[in-house]
Amino acid sequence: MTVKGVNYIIRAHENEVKNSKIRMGKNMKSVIIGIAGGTGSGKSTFTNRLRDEFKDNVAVIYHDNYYRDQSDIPLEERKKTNYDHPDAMETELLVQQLQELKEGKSIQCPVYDYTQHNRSGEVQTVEPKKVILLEGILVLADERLRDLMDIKIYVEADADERILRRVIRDVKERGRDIEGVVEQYLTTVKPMHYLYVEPTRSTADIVINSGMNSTAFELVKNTIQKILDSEE
Ligand SMILES: Nc1ncnc2c1ncn2[C@@H]1O[C@H](COP(=O)(O)OP(=O)(O)O)[C@@H](O)[C@H]1O
Ligand SMILES: O=c1ccn([C@@H]2O[C@H](COP(=O)(O)O)[C@@H](O)[C@H]2O)c(=O)[nH]1
Repeated sequence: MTVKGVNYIIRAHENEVKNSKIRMGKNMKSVIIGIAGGTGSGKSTFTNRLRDEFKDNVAVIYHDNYYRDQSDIPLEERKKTNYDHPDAMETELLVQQLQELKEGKSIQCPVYDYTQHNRSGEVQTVEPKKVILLEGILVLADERLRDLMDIKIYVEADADERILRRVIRDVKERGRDIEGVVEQYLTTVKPMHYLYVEPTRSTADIVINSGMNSTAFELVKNTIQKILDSEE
């Protein structure tokens, strides 16, 4: 099963007791940082670098985990779903859970299985933290999510580089074949990108060229450190 963030959550859970200092205090305000960008742009790479840097001091939420449950649809049909349209996501649940995190409550986040095109049935506990990273292709496309964010980031990369990376990743990690990736890219991923993802670039506070951009990483890292160090 390929699951974004699950290792992090397990580690976060194990360290929870040890790290009581990093729990959110009752009156502490949490800062939500949205990290958007097209498929293969390097969003997860950038997000996971921050997660590795700050470990349990930040909560990380992947919008992909909120793809709708499709247990009532056979796998062959699930393969045909348009996963790049905002309606494919249960964003209403994400909005509700982000509000709960902001109120200092822990949440039970769904866990998605890309190989099955479906929720895995598992959930992961996410504890409230002062900084919440929210990653996904469409996180800037939803006004409710944008309104909850304090900092909006868009990771950019050329379309040819993105699709090349996606082919390799989807074959290696998400149980796909090359023909399937190309077919999906041309029929849904590419048109939805230009309809729903790319237009959100203009809503971002910061546009980053590549998820491996060290200068951008240092700037965002320093900003997060300041937030974590502040008394508020
Ligand atoms: N700047 C880069 N140069 C080369 N490979 C990259 C770069 N950024 C990301 N990758 C690789 O491309 C793949 C997709 O990156 P990922 O961060 O998962 O993209 P996204 O989350 O935006 O879909 C991963 O295998 C990652 O290691
Ligand atoms: O069941 C699924 C769910 C999603 N996808 C594709 O995933 C990408 C989003 O993930 P990235 O890590 O940002 O690439 C999206 O483009 C969907 O097409 C899928 O193929 N199957």
